[in-house]
Amino acid sequence: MTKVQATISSFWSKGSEKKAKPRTDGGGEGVADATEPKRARKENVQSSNSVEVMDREADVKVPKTDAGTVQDDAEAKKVEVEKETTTEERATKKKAVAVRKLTSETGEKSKNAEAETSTDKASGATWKAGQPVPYQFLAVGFGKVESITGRLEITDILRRMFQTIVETTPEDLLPAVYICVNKLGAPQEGLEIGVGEGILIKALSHTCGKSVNALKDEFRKVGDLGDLAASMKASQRTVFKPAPLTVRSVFKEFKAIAKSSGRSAMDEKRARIQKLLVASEGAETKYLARAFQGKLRIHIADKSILAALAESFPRPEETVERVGSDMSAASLLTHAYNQHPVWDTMLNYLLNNRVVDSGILDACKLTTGVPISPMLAKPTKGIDEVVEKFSDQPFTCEYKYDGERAQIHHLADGSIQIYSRNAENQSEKYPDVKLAMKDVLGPDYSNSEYILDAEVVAINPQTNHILPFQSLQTRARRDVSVAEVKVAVCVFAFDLLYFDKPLIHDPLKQRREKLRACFVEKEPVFTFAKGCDMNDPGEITDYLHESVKGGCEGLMVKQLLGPAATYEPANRSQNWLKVKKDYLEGLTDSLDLVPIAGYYGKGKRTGVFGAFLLACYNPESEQYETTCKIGTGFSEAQLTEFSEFYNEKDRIIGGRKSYYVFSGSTSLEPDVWFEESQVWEVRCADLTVSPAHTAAIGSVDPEKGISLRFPRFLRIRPDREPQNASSSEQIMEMYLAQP
Ligand SMILES: Nc1ncnc2c1ncn2[C@@H]1O[C@H](COP(=O)(O)OP(=O)(O)OP(=O)(O)O)[C@@H](O)[C@H]1O
Repeated sequence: MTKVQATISSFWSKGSEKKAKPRTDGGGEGVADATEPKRARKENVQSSNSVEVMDREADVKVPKTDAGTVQDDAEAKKVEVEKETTTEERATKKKAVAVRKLTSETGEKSKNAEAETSTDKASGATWKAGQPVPYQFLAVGFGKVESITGRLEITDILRRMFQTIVETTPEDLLPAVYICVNKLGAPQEGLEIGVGEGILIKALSHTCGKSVNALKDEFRKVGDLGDLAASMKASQRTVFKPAPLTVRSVFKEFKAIAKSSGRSAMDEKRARIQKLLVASEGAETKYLARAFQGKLRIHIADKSILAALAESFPRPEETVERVGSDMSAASLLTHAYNQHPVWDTMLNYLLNNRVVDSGILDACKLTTGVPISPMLAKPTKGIDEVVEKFSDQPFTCEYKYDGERAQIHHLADGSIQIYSRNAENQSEKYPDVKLAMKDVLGPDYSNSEYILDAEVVAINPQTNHILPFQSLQTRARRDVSVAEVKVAVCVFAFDLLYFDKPLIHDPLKQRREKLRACFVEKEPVFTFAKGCDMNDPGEITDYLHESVKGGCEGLMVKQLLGPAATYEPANRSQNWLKVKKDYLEGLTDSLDLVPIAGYYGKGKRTGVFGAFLLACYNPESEQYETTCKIGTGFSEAQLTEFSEFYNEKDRIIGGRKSYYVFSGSTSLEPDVWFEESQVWEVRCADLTVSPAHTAAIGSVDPEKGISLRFPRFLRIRPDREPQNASSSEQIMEMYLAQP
C-alpha cells in the first residue's frame, strides 16, 4: 500500500517537477510547451509510464470497496490502486487508477490551496478502468488549478487529468471537458446552468439544516458560495452516505437542471441541486456550488483545454502533404476548433483515432448550423498605416457599420439561423431578418447552404438611413414576432464563408464575387456592404469621410488577393485593418475593458461606487491586467445601475482572483473586487507607461505596464464577453502608434 501511495504521489509530483513555471518569468528552458509536438510526445510517454508503474507496483490487495467510491475513512486516506487479480483482467482492464493527492505538490500555494489540502486529505477517489470517473478527481484538480497562475502548469494539470481519463474511462472525457469549461454544450445550443443565488442558498439550507437567513449572513462574510457550501458541508456529519458522484452523473444532472422548465422548475432545480450537494464532500461541494452559478472561478479557458488535449495524444509525423500536415498538435486543434467550435466533434475524433493529425481538420470542418469563430480586425492609427501595409497589395475599403455582427446560416433543411459574435443563437431576436433571408438567394441557388458574415444595423425604414448602435440595443432580445418588431434593421453582408462548400481558404476577392453572384440585394433589409477597391491615400481619406457621413464608424480595409486574403477564424488579423472616424478627430481608438474592482463613492457619490478599476485581457496568459482607474463619463443613473449590478448576486468577491494581475500599488487598492462580468467601452486622452498598472507589462518597459490617461466611460458592450475585451497586445500597439 505504501509503495503504491508513493508511486502515485510521484506521478503527480513528476508533473510539477516538469518546471512548468508561472507565466511571470516568461517560461524558460524545460518548460512544457504546447506548441512543441516532439516534447509533447516525450511527455506522453513519460506519463503513461507512470501509470504503468503504478499498475506494476500495485501488488497489494486493497480491501474491496465499491469500485469508484470516494472514501473518507482512515484507510481511504491513502491513495489506492486495486490490482487486477488475473492476467486476463489485466489485459482487458488495462489499468486501475486511483488518484487522490492532486494537491500539495506544487510549491506555490494560495490561501485557498491550503484550505483545500486539509479538506481533501479526508478523502480518496478510486476507480477501475471502464468505471465512471469520480467527480472528486476533477474537483481536487480544480483546487490545484485555482492555487496557481502559471498557464503552463495549469495545462499540465489538465493534461494529466485528460490522459488518466483517456486511459481508464475514455467515454468520460467529454463530460469532463465540459465540466472544466463550465458549459453544457456548444454555445449555439443555448443551454446554461447558471442558477440564482437564492435557489442555491435554499438548497444549501435544506442540505445543512441551517436557516436561509443564517446562510445569507455567512455568505456576506465569506463572499463565495462555493467556500460557504464547502465549510457548511464539512461541519456536518452524514449518517447515511449516498453513492459517490461521478463525472458523468454530475454532468447529466447539470443538464437536467438547465433544462428544467415550467411551473415547478424552481422546485425541481432545487431538489436536484440538493441531491448533488448531499452526495458531495470537500472540494466537490465547493466546485459544485460554483458550477451551479455558472462560474467555476478557476478560469480554464478553451485555449488551455486545447493545449492540454494537444499534449494528451501523440502527434505522428505525416508523410503525405495535405492541409495541416505540417502543423503542431496545438495549432491543428486550435484551427479545427476555431472552424468548428464543438467539443463533441473534436473529442470524438481524438478518442477514435488516439492521435492528433491533420484528419482533425476534416472531422471538425466548417458546417452550416455550427457558428465559426469570427475573424477580427486590427486597429490602425490612420490612413498612412493602411497605405504602408498594403503598398504593394490589392486591397478594398468597406464601410464599417456600427451594429451587431451576425453570422447567417442557411441549413440543408432550409432553415435560417443567426448567430452573434459569441456564437449565441440570435434567431429569435431577428424574425424579420429570418423572413427576409428567405428570398435573397439568386434563382439558381435557392437550395444552397451558406454562411454569410454580416453586420445587422438599425435603420429608419422610411428613409433607409442608418441609426446609431444604441437604437439597436433597444430591440427586444427574444419572443418577438415580425409584427412586433419596433426597430427595423438592415443586414449588410460583407463576406461569404460557405456556399455548398467551405470558402474560407479562398481569397476575399473570390469570396466577394461569389457573394455578389449568388445573392440579390433586397433593400431595405438585405444589402452588400458598401466598398471600393482603391489605393490612393487621398481617395481613402475621402471615402472615410463619406462613410462617416453615411452613419458608419469608419472603414474596414481588407487584403483582396493572395494567401493573406483568406478568412482567418478567431484571428485579429493584420489583413483586416479598421480605420475609425475618431482618427479624423485626432482621437485614439476606444478600448473595451473589464471592471474588476470598485471604489466606494464619496460626497455626491456616497452609497454607490464612485470609481472602478479596469483591466484588459491577456489571451496568452489568460489573465486580466489593470490599465486604469475610471471615475469619469458616468451619469448618476449609470453609477446607480452599476452599483446595483455589482452588488447583485455574488459579483463582489472575497478577494483578488489569482488571474487578476495587480501591481500592489497602495493608491489603487480597491474597496472590493468584482467577478469579471461586463465589458465597457472607454476612451482616453492617450496612453502612458505606468508603474501602477500591469497592462502589457514587460512589452515597452520591463517592469511597468501601460495605462490610460484621463479615461472616460462611453458605453457598456453587451455584445462582448470579458475574454473578448481589448488585449494587452492591442494596448501595446496603441501605445506604440501614438505620435
Ligand atoms: N464591412 C465590414 N467588414 C467587417 N466587419 C465589419 C464591417 N462593418 C462593420 N463591421 C464590424 O466591425 C467589427 C470589426 O472590428 P473588430 O474586429 O475590431 O471588432 P470589434 O472588436 O467589435 O471592434 P469595434 O469595437 O471597433 O467594432 C466586426 O466585428 C463587425 O462587427
